[in-house]
Formats: sequence, C-alpha cells, structure tokens
Amino acid sequence: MADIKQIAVIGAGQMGNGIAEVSLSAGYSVYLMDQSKDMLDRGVAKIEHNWNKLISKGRITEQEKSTKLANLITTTTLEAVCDVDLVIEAVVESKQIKEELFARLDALAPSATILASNTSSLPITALAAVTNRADRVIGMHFMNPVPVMKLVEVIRGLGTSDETYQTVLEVSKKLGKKSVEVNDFPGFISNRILMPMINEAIYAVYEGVANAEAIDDVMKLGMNHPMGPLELADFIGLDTCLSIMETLYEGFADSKYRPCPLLKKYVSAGWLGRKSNRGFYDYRSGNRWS
Ligand SMILES: CC(=O)CC(=O)SCCNC(=O)CCNC(=O)[C@H](O)C(C)(C)COP(=O)(O)OP(=O)(O)OC[C@H]1O[C@@H](n2cnc3c(N)ncnc32)[C@H](O)[C@@H]1OP(=O)(O)O
Ligand SMILES: NC(=O)C1=CN([C@@H]2O[C@H](COP(=O)(O)OP(=O)(O)OC[C@H]3O[C@@H](n4cnc5c(N)ncnc54)[C@H](OP(=O)(O)O)[C@@H]3O)[C@@H](O)[C@H]2O)C=CC1
Repeated sequence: MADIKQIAVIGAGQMGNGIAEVSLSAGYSVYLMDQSKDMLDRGVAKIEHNWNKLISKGRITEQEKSTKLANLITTTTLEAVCDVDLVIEAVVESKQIKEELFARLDALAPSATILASNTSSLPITALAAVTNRADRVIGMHFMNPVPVMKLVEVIRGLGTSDETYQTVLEVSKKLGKKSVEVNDFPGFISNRILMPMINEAIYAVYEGVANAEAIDDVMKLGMNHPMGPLELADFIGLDTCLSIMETLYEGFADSKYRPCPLLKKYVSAGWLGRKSNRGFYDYRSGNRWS
C-alpha cells in the first residue's frame, strides 16, 4: 500500500474546496488548483468560514486553524501540483474536460501517483484509458457537503489494482469517511438511485402535479428526507444533475433515464441552482420561490 502524504485537489468548486478542507483536517499537505483565481479565493474563504464556525463552537483552536492553513498551497497552474502521491480531480462533470485533464495529469505526474476522480457518474474505466496507468486510476466519490457527509463511494475501474484500492480506502478512513466499494457502471450506486428520483420530481413540476415547495414538503415531511428533491437539486447544481442524467440515459440506453425537458431548459437559461442564485428556488434576496 502506498504511503500518501501529499494530495492535490483539482477544481476548487463546492466539492473541491470540501475535499481540500477534510484533507487538511486529516493532516495532509494539500495543493488546491483551479483555472480561476476567483474560485480559489472563494474556495479558501469557504474553508476558513467553516473553521471559524468550529472555533466559535470550541471544537478547534485558532492555532489549529493556522497550522492547517499553512499546509495549503493554491495555484492556477496544473504543472505546479502534480508532484504528489494522490491527485483528486473535482472539476465540472464533463467527460471531455475530465479526459483531457487525465491525459495531462498522466503526462505530468510521477508514475507512482494515484489519479482519483470525484466524478458523480462518468466511467472510471474510460478516464483510465486515456492514461498509461489504468492500475492507478480510481473513483473517489465524496458527497456534498463534504465536511458533513460520511460516505465515499470508491469505484474500481476495470484495471484498478488492489493496491490502489487499498490505498484509497486507507485515505478515506483517515479523512473520517466510510467507504463503499462499487463497480464501474453509470452513476455508480448513489446517482443511479438518487438522480432518477430528482428527475421524477422535476417531471412532477413540469407536468403541473404541484409546485416545487409542495413536492419538497412531501418528501421532507412524509419521508423524512433532510432536503426535498428540488431543494437538493439546487444544492447539487442543475448542470451537474443534467450531466448525470445524460450519462445514465446514454450509458444504459434506456428511456427511463430521459432528462426532464424542464431541467434542460433551466440549465440552458443559466439557472444552475444555488451557485447561480436561481434554480427551482430564487436565492437572489434570501427569497425563495418556485
Ligand atoms: C450529486 C452527487 O454526486 C452526490 C451527492 O453529493 S448527492 C447530495 C448528498 N447530500 C445530501 O443529500 C444532503 C442533504 N442535506 C442534509 O443532509 C442537510 O440539509 C445538511 C447537512 C446539508 C444541512 O443540515 P441542516 O441540519 O439543515 O443545517 P445546519 O443545522 O445548518 O447544519 C448541520 C451541521 O452541518 C454543518 N454544515 C452544514 N452545511 C455545511 C457545509 N457546507 N460545510 C460544512 N459544514 C456544514 C453545520 O455547521 C452543522 O454542524 P454542527 O451540527 O456540527 O453544528
Ligand atoms: N455538486 C455535488 O453535489 C457533487 C458533485 N460531484 C462531482 O464533483 C465535480 C465537481 O462538482 P462541483 O464542485 O459541484 O462543481 P463546481 O461547478 O462547483 O466546481 C467545478 C470547478 O472546476 C473548475 N474547473 C473546470 N474545468 C477545470 C480544469 N480543466 N482545471 C481546473 N479547474 C477546472 C471550475 O472552474 P470554472 O468555474 O472557472 O470553470 C470550478 O471552479 C463534478 O464531477 C461533480 O459531478 C460529486 C459529488 C457531489
């Protein structure tokens, strides 16, 4: 099993900054890379905000926060981050972008480096196929919000070695997560089950069965879900939800996964949920409407 000391996280969006946060808290040295300086600044601000909350609750000290922050390096240059033991990719859910990135990572990183993807649904085997290290490519699928949710789905590509799998299990454990082993099929377990429910809730809005609030209330009050499916879709990001549905639809060639036209419409309008302040709810003035 490889001894992991340094982790590079690629993509500083909501998942990337969460993965960086838990990695720093577990004592790893972390590089956080994004193509946008603004996203890096926002990512670090979110990590500091979370730690400030923990300080105010007396769970960590200012000194502990400073020590963890000293182990973080941010950069917009991929070349600057590749000399690490483990890379965790968390860029947008696009097969093309991720494959291009994995090919570049393979060219830049030492041959022993493990390349993990936080993809929600895309085939790990196909990402591995653009590299020359299929045995060291694996899925490491965290849940949102990363600091709170206990699960990591660990997805073995066709060529993932047992050593890579065991190393990633050990890292997940050190991050305080419970791992579940999953084989490489579209949407894995989590999104094969969650996303059709969200898509069905969107169909219910589209067909005028009820408004978003009513649908969310049914699932929260009737089924004890912490968030209703539409609130959760806004939280995940409607662009990500659509990409996942498209992967399921294409991957299984089954019409039961057809993305709802209303979801497509919202994404094409730039209504991406919380991250764009508008989705099934309006977050622009702290106001929410469906
Ligand atoms: C799409 C994919 O590929 C996979 C996915 O991730 S699917 C999405 C999976 N995630 C979910 O389903 C989340 C469902 N929602 C929830 O579990 C809850 O609403 C929630 C945990 C997000 C918030 O919980 P809540 O009780 O409504 O709010 P709140 O009281 O503010 O927060 C509870 C705790 O979480 C913490 N928290 C909430 N959001 C946080 C965040 N973004 N970062 C860090 N901590 C956070 C709070 O600080 C609080 O901590 P303490 O209990 O220690 O004080
Ligand atoms: N949202 C969720 O609930 C979950 C998402 N995931 C998965 O995690 C991944 C990230 O999702 P999420 O964090 O929500 O997305 P976000 O949109 O919040 O963040 C993605 C980040 O990646 C950056 N980025 C895009 N292309 C590159 C690149 N080539 N190199 C470096 N950075 C890049 C984006 O920058 P810019 O804005 O400049 O393009 C953005 O900052 C996706 O694969 C998603 O499916 C997994 C679990 C849960």
